[in-house]
Amino acid sequence: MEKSVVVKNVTKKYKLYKKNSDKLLDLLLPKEYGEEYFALRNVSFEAEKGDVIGFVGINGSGKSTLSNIIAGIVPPTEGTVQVEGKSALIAVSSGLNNKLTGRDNIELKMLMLGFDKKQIQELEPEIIEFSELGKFIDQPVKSYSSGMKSRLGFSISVHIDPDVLIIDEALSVGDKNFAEKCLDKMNEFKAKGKTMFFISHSLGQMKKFCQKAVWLEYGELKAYGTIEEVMPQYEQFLKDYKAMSKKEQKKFREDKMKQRSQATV
Ligand SMILES: Nc1ncnc2c1ncn2[C@@H]1O[C@H](COP(=O)(O)OP(=O)(O)OP(=O)(O)O)[C@@H](O)[C@H]1O
Repeated sequence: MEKSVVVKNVTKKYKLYKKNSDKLLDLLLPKEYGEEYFALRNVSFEAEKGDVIGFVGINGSGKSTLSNIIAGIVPPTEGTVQVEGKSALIAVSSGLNNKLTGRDNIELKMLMLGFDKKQIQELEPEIIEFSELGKFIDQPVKSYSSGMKSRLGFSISVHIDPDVLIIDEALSVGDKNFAEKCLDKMNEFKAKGKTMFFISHSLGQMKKFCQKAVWLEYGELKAYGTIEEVMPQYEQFLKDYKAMSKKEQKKFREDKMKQRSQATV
């Protein structure tokens, strides 16, 4: 099988500060201020061309950070990501410029991806139609609802025909009809043998759509395998977690937080 995405020893660290002033002091004395926090730690896996992979994990486990790194929006602190071809991310806040109109955003994004004027002119009407934004397309994006932003982001991303498509919770906003239209588009991509990463809080959607799953737990790769292998383990974890008392859950989260952060001093 042909490799499509290779994620190798990817770590993403952020710095957390106790006070705002520490942020400034950190610029002068980086070793002494701020606490390092691992959004992702040493994550490695490979996706083959045509894989549809779900990212699962409870809130804050690093799913969006990993999506942004694969899409090339956020650089990893350590490690590498190799992507064969073009990647596109669809997320609720997917890099649209709020000050520009919807139409300008389409043009800007396409120019940045190397499309020429003629190709943009050809594709633009289709993108606008799919987005169902009507006359709002000439209004600034800051006046859009989250559903409208998501529709525009989704429409641009699927029409630029990426080799790797990453869908981060984009189906959870907006109405049911649009979500169904998006699922149809995603199935078209699937049929074309494109690689897709999918994040959804709906485990049902995940099981229906994905063949493989990456389970992230507090920034670390807990499991990677077929959906049949990983989902039962993840669901068991959720069950055990829910069965804990509030106090036990708190302790579990605190212990994981401790493992995840390390003071620089
Ligand atoms: N820019 C940032 N600065 C500091 N910490 C960040 C930043 N972005 C993400 N994090 C932290 O990294 C961790 C992973 O966040 P991420 O959004 O990737 O998780 P997630 O699994 O997508 O969560 P959710 O399911 O809630 O969307 C979180 O603890 C988050 O607070």
